[in-house]
Amino acid sequence: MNILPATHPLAAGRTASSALVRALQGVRPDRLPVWFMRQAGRSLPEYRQLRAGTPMLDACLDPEMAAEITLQPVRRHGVDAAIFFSDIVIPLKLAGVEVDIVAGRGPVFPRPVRTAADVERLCAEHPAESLRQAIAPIREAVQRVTAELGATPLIGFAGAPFTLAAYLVEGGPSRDHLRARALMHTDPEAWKRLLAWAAELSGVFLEAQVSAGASAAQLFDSWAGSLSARDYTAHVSPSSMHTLERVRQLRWVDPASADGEEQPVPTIHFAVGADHLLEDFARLGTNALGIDWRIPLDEASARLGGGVPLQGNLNPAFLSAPEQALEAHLREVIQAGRSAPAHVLNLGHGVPPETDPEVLSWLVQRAHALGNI
Ligand SMILES: O=C(O)CCc1c2[nH]c(c1CC(=O)O)Cc1[nH]c(c(CC(=O)O)c1CCC(=O)O)Cc1[nH]c(c(CC(=O)O)c1CCC(=O)O)Cc1[nH]c(c(CCC(=O)O)c1CC(=O)O)C2
Repeated sequence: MNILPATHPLAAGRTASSALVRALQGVRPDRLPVWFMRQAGRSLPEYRQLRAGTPMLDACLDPEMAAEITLQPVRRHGVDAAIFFSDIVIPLKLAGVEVDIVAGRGPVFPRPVRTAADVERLCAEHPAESLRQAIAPIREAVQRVTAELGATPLIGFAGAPFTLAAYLVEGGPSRDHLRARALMHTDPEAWKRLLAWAAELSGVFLEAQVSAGASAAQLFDSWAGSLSARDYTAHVSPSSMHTLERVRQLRWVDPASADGEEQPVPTIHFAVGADHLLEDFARLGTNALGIDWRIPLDEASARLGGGVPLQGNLNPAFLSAPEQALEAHLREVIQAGRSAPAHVLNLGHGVPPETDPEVLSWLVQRAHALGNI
């Protein structure tokens, strides 16, 4: 059990945990917490200006720039949480894996991992220890952010092992991840070793963000939707569990708590197009589940027995709709979120790059105004 350092914002003198943390712990706060996946980034002119000429991965590894980019949407929109500006491939990059992010395409791996020998080489050449040795810029960036955030919590994040492994096997973005899903069955031992490697790297990456000051942690399994429930439970969820365990072992003591009880840092799991895996995600034991836009929150909550805090799930397609339509959708989502023990308002997926930032600022204000309907 690792007790977070006294310098951790949640422990260092902040007596009341934030609306976000309370909601993730299943206590409905008096203010509806709202933040947006991908709130930092291309939708903001100040991001495009600051990042001009700096490659994406360099920006993520420059503590001053990563911290400033993380803070931009918090200043502009007044969201109730920051999410660390990084990417799911950063732990792999820091461990020395050859990867780049191609604008308009996404992460690209020049040396895809296709065979047992490729997996062995990857694990031998890029052990988690290599990541631990190179993690300093991430810790420094998180410390810079939390020093400026004050009472607003920072959410750390990592990619889930399956999504990372799928990128590595496919070599880049893919629609159905067929090569990755094939390796799972043609060489289960190689697949298991690859997932264990990815799980450890994501675990180290998440743990570093949390121990440096992040108040919550989100695991993104963006591509899990391509898996059958059988394959997910047999070949994937144990590795996601391993990643999450690295964070769950961290504890903090809220100075306001009468009994000085150690508390775990709250965790969130998010996947896209994976409604059929909802109950399996709940078995991961995260505090909350992020739901994409395809399933109403009240339906998700009913399937989960009404006991799981939910995050989401505005449909990004409404961000370019007339204000009246967007408000009606916002009201629907807030109302549906009342079926869960607590609700964190978010989009059902990341902010589309072409989004008008004024719309996001307006959403935050309306959500705070309507939050108790
Ligand atoms: O070109 C740029 O300026 C950087 C684009 C950018 C990347 N990561 C980024 C940003 C900031 C932003 O979204 O504007 C920065 C980024 N990537 C991510 C996050 C966490 C979050 O979504 O809030 C964040 C930080 C968001 C924040 O701090 O607000 C996580 C991420 N990267 C990625 C994935 C997996 C996936 O989406 O397939 C995921 C999981 C979340 C998701 O499903 O959206 C991989 C990735 N990284 C990246 C891309 C975009 C490539 C492109 O279309 O140009 C892509 C693929 C994609 O988004 O389709 C690069």
